[in-house]
Amino acid sequence: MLHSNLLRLVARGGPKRWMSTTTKLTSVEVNDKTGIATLTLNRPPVNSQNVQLLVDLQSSIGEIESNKSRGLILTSACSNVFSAGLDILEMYNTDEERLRTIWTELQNAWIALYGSSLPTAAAINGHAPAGGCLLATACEYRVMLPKRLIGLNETQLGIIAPKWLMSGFLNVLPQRVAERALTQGRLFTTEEALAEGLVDEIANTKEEALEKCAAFIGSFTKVNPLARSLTKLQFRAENIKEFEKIRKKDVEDFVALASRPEVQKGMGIYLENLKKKSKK
Ligand SMILES: CC/C=C\C/C=C\C/C=C\C=C\CC(=O)SCCNC(=O)CCNC(=O)[C@H](O)C(C)(C)COP(=O)(O)OP(=O)(O)OC[C@H]1O[C@@H](n2cnc3c(N)ncnc32)[C@H](O)[C@@H]1OP(=O)(O)O
Repeated sequence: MLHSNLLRLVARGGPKRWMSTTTKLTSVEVNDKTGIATLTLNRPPVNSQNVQLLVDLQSSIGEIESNKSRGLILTSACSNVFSAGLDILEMYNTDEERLRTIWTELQNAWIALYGSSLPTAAAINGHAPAGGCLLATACEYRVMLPKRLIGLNETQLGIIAPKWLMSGFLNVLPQRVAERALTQGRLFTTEEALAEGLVDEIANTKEEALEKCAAFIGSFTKVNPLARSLTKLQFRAENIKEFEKIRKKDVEDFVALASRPEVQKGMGIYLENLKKKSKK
C-alpha cells in the first residue's frame, strides 16, 4: 500500500532528478525515490524513427543500464502519437548506404530494448503503428491510452516484416491471432489490443499510464534482479540467437527491397496521402 502510494505520488510530480544526457531526440528522467527511469521519445510531430532518433534511443537505453536504474519506462513527448514507425521521408529518394544505416540502427535499437536485462514497460500515450508497435512490444508490459491504434501494418504497405520484427508481437499474442493480424496488416484499437493481450492495461491519461508502468516495475521489488533478468533473457534467447544469425543478410534484404523502383514509388504515394490527410 505504502509502496503503491509512493509510486503514485512520484508519478504525479514528486522528487525527480534529471540525468545528464547528451542526446537530443530522447530524454531520460530518473525518479529519485523509485529508481525508475522514464525514457521519452521527443521528435514531434509523430516520433517518426530517423537514424538520429534510433541512435539516441540506444544511447539512452545504455545510459539507463549503466546508471543501474531499477527499470525503464518508454513513452512519447508527442500528444497523440507514441511513434509513427520508421521515418518514411528518410527512406524515400535516398542512397543504399543511407538505407543500410537506417535498417542497421533500427535493428540496434530493437535489440538494445528487447535484450535489456532491466524490467521494461511502455506507456503508449498515442498511436503505435509499425516501428512504434515494434518498440512497444520489445518491452515486457504495455499500458495504452484509449481509442488509439497499435499493430504491425507492414503488409498494408506492401512490405514483409522480418521474423525478428515480429518477435515481440509473437511473444504476447496467440499464434493464430498474430498470423491473422500480420497477414492483414491489422491495426488494433486500444480496446481490441487489450482484449487480445497485445496491451496489458488501459489508462485514461499519460500520467496514469506512467503510474501503471511504475507499478509493474515495482512488482519486482522483492525479486532478485539477477535471477529476474536471467529468467527474462532465457525466454528471449532463442529469438535473439535467430536474429544474430540473420542480421547482416536482413540489412541487405531490406536495402534491396527498399531501393526497388516500385517500392520507392509506393513510398512516394504513401507520403503524399499522409500529407493530404494531415492538411484536411
Ligand atoms: C510506405 C512504406 C513503403 C515501403 C517501405 C519499404 C521498406 C520498409 C520495410 C519495413 C518497414 C517497417 C517499419 C515501419 O515502421 S514503416 C512506417 C510505417 N508507418 C506508418 O504507416 C504510419 C504512418 N502514419 C500515420 O498513420 C499517422 O501519421 C499516425 C496515425 C501515426 C498519426 O496520425 P496524426 O493524424 O496524428 O498525424 P498525421 O497528420 O498523419 O502526421 C503528421 C505529420 O507527420 C508525417 N508522418 C506521419 N507518419 C510518418 C512517417 N512514418 N514517416 C514520415 N512522416 C510521417 C505526416 O506526413 C505529417 O506530415 P506533414 O505535417 O503533412 O508534413
